[in-house]
Amino acid sequence: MAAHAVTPLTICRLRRGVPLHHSRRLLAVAAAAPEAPAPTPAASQSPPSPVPPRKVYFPKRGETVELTCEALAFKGKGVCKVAGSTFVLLCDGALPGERLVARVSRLRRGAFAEAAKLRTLEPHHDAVEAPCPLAADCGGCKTQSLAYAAQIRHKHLQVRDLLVNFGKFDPKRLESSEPDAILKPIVPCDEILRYRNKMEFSFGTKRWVQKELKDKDEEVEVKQETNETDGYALGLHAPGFFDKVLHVQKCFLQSEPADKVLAVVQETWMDPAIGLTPYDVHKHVGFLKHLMIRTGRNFSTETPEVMVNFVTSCYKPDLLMPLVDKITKIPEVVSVINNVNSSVGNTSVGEQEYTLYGKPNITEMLRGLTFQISANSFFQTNTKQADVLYRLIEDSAGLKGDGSEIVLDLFCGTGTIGLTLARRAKHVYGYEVVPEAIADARKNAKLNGINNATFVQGDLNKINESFGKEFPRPDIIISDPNRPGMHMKLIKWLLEVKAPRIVYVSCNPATCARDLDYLCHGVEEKDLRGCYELKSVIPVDMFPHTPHIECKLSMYSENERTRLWHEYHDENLDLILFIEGYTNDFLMIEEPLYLLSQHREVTGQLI
Ligand SMILES: C[S@@+](CC[C@H](N)C(=O)[O-])C[C@H]1O[C@@H](n2cnc3c(N)ncnc32)[C@H](O)[C@@H]1O
Repeated sequence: MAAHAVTPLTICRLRRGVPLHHSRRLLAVAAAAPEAPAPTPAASQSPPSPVPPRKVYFPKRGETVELTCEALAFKGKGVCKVAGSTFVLLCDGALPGERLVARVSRLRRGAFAEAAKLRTLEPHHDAVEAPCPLAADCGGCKTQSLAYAAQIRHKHLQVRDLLVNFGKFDPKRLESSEPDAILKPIVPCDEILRYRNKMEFSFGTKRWVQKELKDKDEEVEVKQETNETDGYALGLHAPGFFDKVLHVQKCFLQSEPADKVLAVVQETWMDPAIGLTPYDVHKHVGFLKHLMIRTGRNFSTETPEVMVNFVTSCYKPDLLMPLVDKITKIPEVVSVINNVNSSVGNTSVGEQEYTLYGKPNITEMLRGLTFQISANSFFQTNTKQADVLYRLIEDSAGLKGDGSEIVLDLFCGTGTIGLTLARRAKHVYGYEVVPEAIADARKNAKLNGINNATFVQGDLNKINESFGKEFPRPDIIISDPNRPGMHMKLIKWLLEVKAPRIVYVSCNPATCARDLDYLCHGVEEKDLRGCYELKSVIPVDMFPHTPHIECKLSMYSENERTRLWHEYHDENLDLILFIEGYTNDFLMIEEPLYLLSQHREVTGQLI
């Protein structure tokens, strides 16, 4: 058959682009190209163009400008432009469709600029009233005043743009209307408030309040800068400040019982009779550093259970007792922990951990398994949506279920993904750098009676030639790195091992698009050839009202793609010949794949 001449390999080769050098790629992160220089006199004598000339504009630092926001970029900053110009100014707090006045705060190598929003002239499209009165000032929920449908539309667009500009994937292939289009619709979150199972608040010596200032130029009230006032605070860090804390009485992202805990702590901790002091990050004096509240579910009753973790600069449990007495009256509180962190650093992980009340752990359930959560162990922050994400991962892993396949779970954390797959695999090998997470993963395996999983502590940025010798060749690799994505050493190993399937879970679509480019198109400057084909990308909204975007991607190695094609072709030859005769056209490689996806949809069978 003529179509046989077109193999998945050739299709993949045809699509391959020339990778940009890494540093050029990074320069392009959030910026549009600077505008062309002003036309020379010779150029202005050329025949008039039907397209109106673009205004040449380069901003000056400190200048006040009128902007229109067109889209959302990395970290939720608005992509803004001056009317008639293409120069990009990134502006925190600007939302698509909004017209605003902003002050240019920073020029970035002449390629783009950053601007601080002063005031809105015309509100953005899809405006809604933010449920939280602090939304405009708190760095946590940047997009609460944007309708949820618009939030996810912009996240989807951001993923698309990064895949095209960084990943160098063909936009037509990404977005085709065929069922095998690579980029699938974003999966929204059903619960857009109270979805977080963990919040960390900070104690501070200076309460941060927004200050309404006069814009001297235009004599109107603007929110321009912020100011410190005396007064202790417990809440979230003001955006961009490690030493200023926005006082928070309730937070719509955490569970109701967690909000009850926050309210009780707020009522109590500043009482001078108790003698508690917040830690001063400049003078390095004071006692209370952070308040972490985690919500799980009891594995037998499935009712909420709450862990409260006080991070303090030294161990003085008596000082905490008035707080402990009050919060333990809340029925959901089953664990109170004290992490002691005497270092000047401001992290919440203590050198010592003490249980002041109840159990040292709480539990949570995911995909039918029970997980133990300690004060500092990593656990997916949105449990319900993690369940949705893990189901998608299971679908993509496509385990046959006959217990014959090897799964490698890279960046496994406490082993949650690997353990949910272990039930259908021969063996799961998990790799993770944090020793405590590995200890939790082993405990979690035991707790769920899983004994075909091995968890190994190791730094995946520092792998050497021996990596891969301690486990059999994997059939499925899961990779779930944190924001920086995968190190080149790991990319190189993945290109050598040519695993049949990779499921990449990413919390940063920019580094993810870069890694996909390497894996699918190769790394020219390192003379590495790409050997995977991107099959699907599903953005999953795990964090409504925030700029964070999670994606689940699946890739096939070229060999696997060819094997699947032949397997499907052989099994469905009758159907293929029938359709070929019917359409009177020979089938290109895409058609059998289209049939394959249809077949999968009809039968639900994973091939
Ligand atoms: C996004 S989390 C994923 C955790 C886990 N897959 C899950 O779903 O719960 C990324 C994990 O990678 C780990 N990690 C970060 N850098 C690493 C490195 N260089 N080597 C190994 N693990 C690393 C982190 O400690 C963290 O547990």
